[in-house]
Amino acid sequence: MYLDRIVETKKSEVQRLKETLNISEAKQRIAAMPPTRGFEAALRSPKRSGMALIAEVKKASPSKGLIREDFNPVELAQAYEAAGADCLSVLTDSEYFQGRAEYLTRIREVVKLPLLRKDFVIDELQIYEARLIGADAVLLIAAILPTDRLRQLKALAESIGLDALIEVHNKEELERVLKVTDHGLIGVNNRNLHTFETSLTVTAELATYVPEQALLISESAIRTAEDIAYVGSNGAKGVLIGETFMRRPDIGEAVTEVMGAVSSRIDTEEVR
Ligand SMILES: O=C(O)c1ccccc1NCC(=O)[C@H](O)[C@H](O)COP(=O)(O)O
Repeated sequence: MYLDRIVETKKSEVQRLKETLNISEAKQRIAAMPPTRGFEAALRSPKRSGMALIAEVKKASPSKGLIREDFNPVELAQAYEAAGADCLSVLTDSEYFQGRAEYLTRIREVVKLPLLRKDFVIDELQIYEARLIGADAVLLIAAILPTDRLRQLKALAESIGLDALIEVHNKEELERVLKVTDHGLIGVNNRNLHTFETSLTVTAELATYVPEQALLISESAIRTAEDIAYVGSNGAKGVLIGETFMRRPDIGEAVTEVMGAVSSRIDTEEVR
């Protein structure tokens, strides 16, 4: 499957990274860095009551190809911040998403929001690298990590101040994740990584198994205020949205359209 290809690419990238970064040097540099910005904390106190927003800086994807031609990551991040996003997700994978680690670093310099490094983490060194380039959180994808590895990488991330968003696509992955943690950030990705098909019912189906103390983030294929109301009424406390915003010339207008009306609707309906 496509994910296997991505993992093979990541193995080569990790080998190359090992030539330029060693763990003891990384630890020394991290010790001298300012603290991270509290990614999970920002999502637990969202600007729009009822639904937190992680807005994604995403140029391209395996399923859609090029999404946004006119792509200035810093300007996009500033537009998201001005529009009231709680956190940002920045794709740093270059091969499949046309992202770059330096995009995250440049965004960090001008935007105050906590940043997720969105990549395919398989090795400790990528977690150290995430902290060094300015991330506040990393994505850990259950589909590519055995349970023990997930546990180790999550512990490492937390030990250097990073929050972990742990992503699942199905019940089997969620059950493994719940052996590692019953709290923190659990992302349910609505995209089937075998077929790339998307359905928001994935969030609804898995939400019933996510413990109340965990923060459920619904990821992928969220396009409208109605979609947010749907995942919100099914237990999502946050959403991660990329393509919907990236396809719109005016990011601020798009965020207001998708999130603005919804938060008041969710407030009115008193969804938990
Ligand atoms: O987006 C893809 O095509 C994709 C393919 C294979 C693995 C991961 C993929 N996407 C990563 C993501 O999780 C999304 O970028 C994120 O959830 C935002 O999704 P969307 O709002 O649909 O852009």
